[in-house]
Amino acid sequence: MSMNINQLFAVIQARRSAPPEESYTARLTAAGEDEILKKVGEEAVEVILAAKGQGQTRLVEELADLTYHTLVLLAARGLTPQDVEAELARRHAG
Ligand SMILES: N=c1c2ncn([C@@H]3O[C@H](COP(=O)(O)OP(=O)(O)OP(=O)(O)O)[C@@H](O)[C@H]3O)c2ncn1[C@@H]1O[C@H](COP(=O)(O)O)[C@@H](O)[C@H]1O
Repeated sequence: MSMNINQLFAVIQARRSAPPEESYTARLTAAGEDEILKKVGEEAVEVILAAKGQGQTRLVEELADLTYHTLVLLAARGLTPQDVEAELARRHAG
């Protein structure tokens, strides 16, 4: 089964309003933006720790955690992955 960033973002959007006991995304969204930011910070630190000696598999796992939490933050702010893509395109053109 494949899952790219846009597909995951669509699932996150759909799960934001699900019952919190059934969905981590709904639980984190209900906890508020500060909790989301806390998770982004924790996962960023875990990426660094993984890169500094825990191996490629662990690094990929932690990057996936960070990616997921970054997408939850985008959704909470009313943004989308396309907003980030547009900024990357602007830089590339510039
Ligand atoms: N990709 C992810 C994903 N990555 C990480 N996580 C969750 O992020 C949390 C990571 O935090 P920790 O490692 O600190 O573990 P924790 O102690 O359980 O976390 P906290 O209670 O402290 O927040 C774990 O609970 C993971 O399950 C994710 N939760 C959901 N998804 C995907 O999001 C979609 C919607 O999922 P639900 O919202 O659960 O339906 C599905 O496609 C899921 O596969």
